[in-house]
Amino acid sequence: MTDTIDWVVLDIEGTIMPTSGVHVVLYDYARPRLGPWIDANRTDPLVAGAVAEIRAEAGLPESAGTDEIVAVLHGWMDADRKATPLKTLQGLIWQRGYASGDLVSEYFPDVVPRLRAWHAAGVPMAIFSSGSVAGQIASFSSTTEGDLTGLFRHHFDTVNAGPKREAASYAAIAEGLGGPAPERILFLSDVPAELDAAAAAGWRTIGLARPGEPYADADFGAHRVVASLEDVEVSRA
Ligand SMILES: CSCCC(=O)C(=O)COP(=O)(O)O
Ligand SMILES: [Mg+2]
Repeated sequence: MTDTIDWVVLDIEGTIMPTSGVHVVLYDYARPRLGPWIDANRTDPLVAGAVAEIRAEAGLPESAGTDEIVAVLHGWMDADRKATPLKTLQGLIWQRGYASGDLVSEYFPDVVPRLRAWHAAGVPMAIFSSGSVAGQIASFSSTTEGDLTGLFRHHFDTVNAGPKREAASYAAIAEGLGGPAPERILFLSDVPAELDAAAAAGWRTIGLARPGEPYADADFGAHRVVASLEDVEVSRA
C-alpha cells in the first residue's frame, strides 16, 4: 500500500536507530561526562536551567551538589526515564562527541537508502524524538553514511513539541510543519503509546516492530505494523 502524504515524521530510537545505539553507545558516552559538564558550564543558561529542573523534579535541596544531581541523572538513564533536563544535558555532551569524532551514528541497514529515496522523491521529512533537537542534529551530522542533516526539514523534541505520548504534541508539530491536514502526516514509531497519541491527533501511523527491539512483540492495536522501512511506501502525488 502506498501512503499519499505531505510529511513523514520519524522517531529515532527503535525506529531508525537500534535501541542499543542510544542506551549503550550514547548513554555510556554521556554517563561519565555529566558531572564534569555541569561543573564546567554552570553559567550556561541551558545548563543552569536543566540543573534547576532536575533539582525540582527530584526534590533535591538547593544545597545538593553535582554528585547528587548526577546520581539522579544516572537513575533516570537506568530507568529509561526520558526527562527533558536529562535530554538537554545529554544533547550538549553528544554534540561535542559527534564534533570531536568520538561518536558516529549507525542506523538500521534499511534506513538510509529509504530516507534518501524519499528525499529524492520530494517527500518532506521531520524528526520527533525525546532526544534534544541539538542532539538530534549532531547525531545526523556524523553517521556511517556521511552527513544526513539535509534529509530533514524540521526537528521536534519534548521542548518545542511536548511529551511523545500526548496528542497535543502532535497537534503542535502539525502547526510547526505549516498546518498540513493531519491525515496527510505519517508518523513512524516503535512505541504503541506514541502511535496512539499521533492517531488521536488525526495522523496516519505505522508501527515499527523490528526483531530483537524492545517493542517487537508489543500490541500495536489498530496501527499498521512493519518490520522495516522497506515495507513502507510513500508518495506526495
Ligand atoms: C542523538 S538522538 C538520541 C535519541 C535519544 O536521546 C532518545 O532518547 C531517543 O528517544 P526516541 O524518542 O527517539 O525513542
Ligand atoms: Mg522510539
